[in-house]
Amino acid sequence: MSHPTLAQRLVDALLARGAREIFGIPGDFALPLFREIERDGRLPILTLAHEPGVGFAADATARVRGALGVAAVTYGAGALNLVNAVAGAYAERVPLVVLSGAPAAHEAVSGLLLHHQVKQLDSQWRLYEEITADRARLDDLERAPQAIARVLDTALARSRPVYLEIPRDLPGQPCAAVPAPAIRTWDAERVAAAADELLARLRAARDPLLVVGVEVRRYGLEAKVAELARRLGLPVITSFMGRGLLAEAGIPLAGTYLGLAGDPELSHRVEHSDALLLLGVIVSDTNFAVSAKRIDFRHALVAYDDEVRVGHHVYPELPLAALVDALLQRCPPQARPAVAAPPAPPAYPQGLAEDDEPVAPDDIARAINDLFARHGPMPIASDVGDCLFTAMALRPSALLAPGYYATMGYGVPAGLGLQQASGQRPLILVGDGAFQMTGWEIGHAARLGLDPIVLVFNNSGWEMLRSFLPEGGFHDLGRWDFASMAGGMGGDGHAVKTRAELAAALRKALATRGRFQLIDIRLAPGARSQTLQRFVAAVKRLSMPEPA
Ligand SMILES: Cc1ncc(Cc2c([C@H](C)O)sc(CCOP(=O)(O)OP(=O)(O)O)c2C)c(N)n1
Ligand SMILES: [Mg+2]
Repeated sequence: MSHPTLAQRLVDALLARGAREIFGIPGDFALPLFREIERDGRLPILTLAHEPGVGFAADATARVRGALGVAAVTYGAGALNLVNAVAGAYAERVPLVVLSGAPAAHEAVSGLLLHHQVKQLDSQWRLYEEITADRARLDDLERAPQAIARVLDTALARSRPVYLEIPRDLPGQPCAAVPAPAIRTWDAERVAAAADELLARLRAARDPLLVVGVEVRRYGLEAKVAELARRLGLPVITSFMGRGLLAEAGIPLAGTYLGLAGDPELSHRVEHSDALLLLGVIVSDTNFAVSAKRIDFRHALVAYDDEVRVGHHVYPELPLAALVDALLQRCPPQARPAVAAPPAPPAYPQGLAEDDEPVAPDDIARAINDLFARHGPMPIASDVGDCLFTAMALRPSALLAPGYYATMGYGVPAGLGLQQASGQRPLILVGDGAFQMTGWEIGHAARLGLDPIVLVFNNSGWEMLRSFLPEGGFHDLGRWDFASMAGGMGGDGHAVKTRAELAAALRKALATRGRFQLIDIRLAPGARSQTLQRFVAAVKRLSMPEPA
């Protein structure tokens, strides 16, 4: 029996921390790693066309499972192509593991400049420091097991990307076992003090509200947070980025906070609450910039990134999971504190008129809500653009989207990762501009056994930007015929202009399995969702100085 190799030990450690596949593109510096992982056979390698797609797909698997997602690339051109997706994972708290091939030790001292090398041989190593929570170069087989364990445990504890660099002469070398996943510890007394102070504030409040954000999903806390909301009788609101959270938790969601771009009554309540509990919410401009009344976070109750702030009190090194458990322990199921009735759940647009009127973005929301009402919700991967604003009008369902880092190109690859990780057929919402970036990854769906339904918001341009700067002459992209291209990539294309055609195409797409479906929605240039229009109006209003 041969001794387990570095690659096998790495696979052991990734499996033990929830990884179930690797998305990747090899290169000569990574071929030995790919070969050893393929020989091992426990983590399938799913290849795509371009490293941004590899990163977005792996990111999506991590978001779906609340575990490690893995992207494997070659040194230089591959790993640097991946940077934007890793940066997005860092910003949005995703435990993405980057495995990069690298030159062998003897090559590094050859005195030659190596292909794929940038400035120095360790330029890539230094670049990745800025977009990861930890990293290790596995160039010493004695220290590799501890390094792998430390880096992968950091990815899970901090819910951030990490980086492992593997010289190409080592994947097949014998290596000792990697320690099991570390069990997180924390100061129980500190957790108790934070929980007591939070509850005292909530119970004394006139209108306590709970806003949930991405960390609730990343740390697998949706069911517990839903139970906590139930026991505390707290209305649950999602942040813009947290849209889709608790969708399957069986509690009435009061809606998504969008400030001036959202439901006025809900926004007013959030902005005037005297005990706003933010659990796992990124306090960012996309979540809170368009507030009519600036929320004073000094008086909010904020639990984010291993810290709890209650007014000016700060409790450091306090994992969200520990806080939620402590709060649940203090709120037995029978407690039913009386709080103001939750705001009525928002009315979701539905009942699409199947007529010959041209499709507008809000018609797409109606058509999807009708579909969800008939067949139940489907998970959604959305790109950036008006498709994401349109998604705010959809009935609750699991939603993956780069709502804070806001990179385009996420939607289609993330939809592939979403279906790979969940086994559920997803809807993918993507604009024509974003599809031109990474939409072509859909051509791999058939080979990977995936069949998403892609809705392309084809408005012939960068409409979201045009809404910010109408006079720009650089927003036009021309009208691409995506429907015609679908067949050549192993799917079915449906070109639709009218609302009746949209409804028919959705029904046909839903009924067709085993081939991706691409619904190419020909929107009139300038057509925008209500939410985007309100968002732009709010940004303009807030950026204009109040008249003296
Ligand atoms: C990788 C990348 N490049 C550029 C941008 C800037 C940008 C937007 C954000 C503001 O940064 S929204 C947008 C236009 C999107 O066009 P499309 O996909 O067709 O969607 P729609 O027409 O619905 O807007 C761009 C170019 C971005 N977010 N991500
Ligand atoms: Mg567009």
